[in-house]
Amino acid sequence: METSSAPMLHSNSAAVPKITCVRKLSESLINLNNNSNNIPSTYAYHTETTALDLDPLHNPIPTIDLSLLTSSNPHHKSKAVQQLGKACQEWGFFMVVNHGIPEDLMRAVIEVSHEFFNLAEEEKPEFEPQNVLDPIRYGTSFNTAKDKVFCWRDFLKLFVHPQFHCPDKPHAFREVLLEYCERSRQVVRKLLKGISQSLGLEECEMDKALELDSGLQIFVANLYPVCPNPEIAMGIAPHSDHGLLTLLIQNEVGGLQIQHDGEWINVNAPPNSILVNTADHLEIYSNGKYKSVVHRAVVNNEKTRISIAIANGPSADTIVCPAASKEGSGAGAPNYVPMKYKEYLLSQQSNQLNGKASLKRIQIRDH
Ligand SMILES: O=C(O)CCC(=O)C(=O)O
Ligand SMILES: [Fe+2]
Repeated sequence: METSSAPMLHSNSAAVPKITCVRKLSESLINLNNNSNNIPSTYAYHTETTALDLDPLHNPIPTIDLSLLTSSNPHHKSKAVQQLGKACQEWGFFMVVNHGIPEDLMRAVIEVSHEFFNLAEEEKPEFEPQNVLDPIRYGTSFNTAKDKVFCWRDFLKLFVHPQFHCPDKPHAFREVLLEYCERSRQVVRKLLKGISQSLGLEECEMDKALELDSGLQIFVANLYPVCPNPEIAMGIAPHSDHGLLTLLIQNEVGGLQIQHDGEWINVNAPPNSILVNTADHLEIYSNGKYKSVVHRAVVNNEKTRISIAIANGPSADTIVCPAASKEGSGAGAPNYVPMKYKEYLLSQQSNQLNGKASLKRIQIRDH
């Protein structure tokens, strides 16, 4: 049963399946409609995928109210800055409410991304092989040239700032994306100003040091189709993100897990909130004070999941080195080797996803 849309299944052959999108693979397995719908061995991920469910009534994951962070009341603002710093330091993860992005726009960006994935494969940009820094990249897993086990995921990655790139299909993609990316960038700039202050720096110090006016913003749409064997597959393997902050929204289906105090935790996002995780360049800039959070996405056998991650980083040509803090929190010897953001990105995207391996390569010492 080896066709382009139905790769060989692992039960009766050791042959390497042809790389195809997981969407097609999922469809072909479901259409088989018998008991042998096991996933190819290339997707068999041997790890414990269970995670803790937090009590939704006493959810300890920090919530940041963006309207307080930008309040003209200095007391409200400094309290929000303090909460933000604590969230970055203790969790590397928080939920943002009162962010000002219309719910309709969030829904529209998820819908239009779903439409993109549902286009016939011939209508999409070229699948393979591609340069990892191409501004429009449609692919599967993470990096099929390097992945030892494939992720149960198709993706579309677009560089959307400082230059905006978008496929010309579906029709509404460009307009919706432009608006969503612009609004997300405004949210991120506000958060980063607060984070700069929480590090004891001037509000605009990070903006200037990392040249955020021309900051690189990458839109990532993740499609996690229904998986017949979710307990042995992984949507996206454990990793930290490369930029400063990643904003994430999803359709109604959960799957994101974060690592906190050595445990995996299921993240259940309240409606209309935006999930934010700290990424490697915030760890570098804060000289290790705000560690990038390790996260992964699991899959399920009932519903397709879509997530939209917006990675926000320094400007591509900025050489990032730790900031010296007025309070001394970032002072002292730098713990990371200064490196151009673009080069870090290239190295992270060219390797396999492996926890914080990319950051470890430039880390001088543990602290
Ligand atoms: O889909 C998710 O929840 C996580 C996606 C993610 O980690 C990423 O795109 O970097
Ligand atoms: Fe991520």
